[in-house]
Amino acid sequence: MAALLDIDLHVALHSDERDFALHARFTTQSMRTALLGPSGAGKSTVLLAVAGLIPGARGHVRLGDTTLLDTSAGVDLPARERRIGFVFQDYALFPHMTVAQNLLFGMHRLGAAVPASTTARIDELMRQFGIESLARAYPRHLSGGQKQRVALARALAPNPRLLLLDEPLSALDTQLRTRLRAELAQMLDRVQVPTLLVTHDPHDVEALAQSTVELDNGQVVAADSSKG
Ligand SMILES: Nc1ncnc2c1ncn2[C@@H]1O[C@H](COP(=O)(O)OP(=O)(O)OP(=O)(O)O)[C@@H](O)[C@H]1O
Repeated sequence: MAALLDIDLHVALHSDERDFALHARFTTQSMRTALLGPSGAGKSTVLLAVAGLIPGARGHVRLGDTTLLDTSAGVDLPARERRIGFVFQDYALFPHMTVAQNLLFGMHRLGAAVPASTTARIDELMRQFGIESLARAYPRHLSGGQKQRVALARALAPNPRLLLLDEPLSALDTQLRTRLRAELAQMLDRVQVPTLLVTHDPHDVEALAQSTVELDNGQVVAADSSKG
């Protein structure tokens, strides 16, 4: 049986100050896998490369029987065709768009008429995530927890085949973090989309992931699927 997620990525990053080489290889059968490791280990780079946001990434990314990248076979789907939902560390909501417009973005070409099915999907997600009363609010008026829900709903709106979460709770203070960790775990249980998440926090791993992959200096140094 094909692994739920099968990753073998080679990425070389160069800047004036430093070079960074990532060679990350792992497979997982878990619905939710946490990427761990010290700062600078390459965790965010793995997520960006899986999403197709790093030009020149080599190797392969397979999701079950679907190949998103296989440079030896000349396959390299552009980011928009990978159907991946991404929640960035600071949520990256579009500040000039309302909550509803943030959700619409990515499901719909700007300027074209919005089909009724898309509006229905957005309404359903806003209900599911308890943000319907915020439809016309702008991100600057949302609390940290509300932003997290909007970011997650936006990432899920186009029915992604994979969800990537880059330190989804790190922007929150400790109290809110504890509450939203439980809430996020419930939401992820409900949507059942394969998820790769980056975190530094063992509590996040405990609550959110069934397996872990640990990176250091661009390499996988440990993998543990004993949690599930
Ligand atoms: N454009 C670039 N040029 C050169 N090096 C880069 C570039 N972008 C990132 N890096 C380096 O790549 C390494 C991995 O970065 P990455 O953001 O993936 O780490 P991380 O494990 O997610 O770290 P953190 O936990 O601090 O977010 C870092 O050492 C970073 O300095």
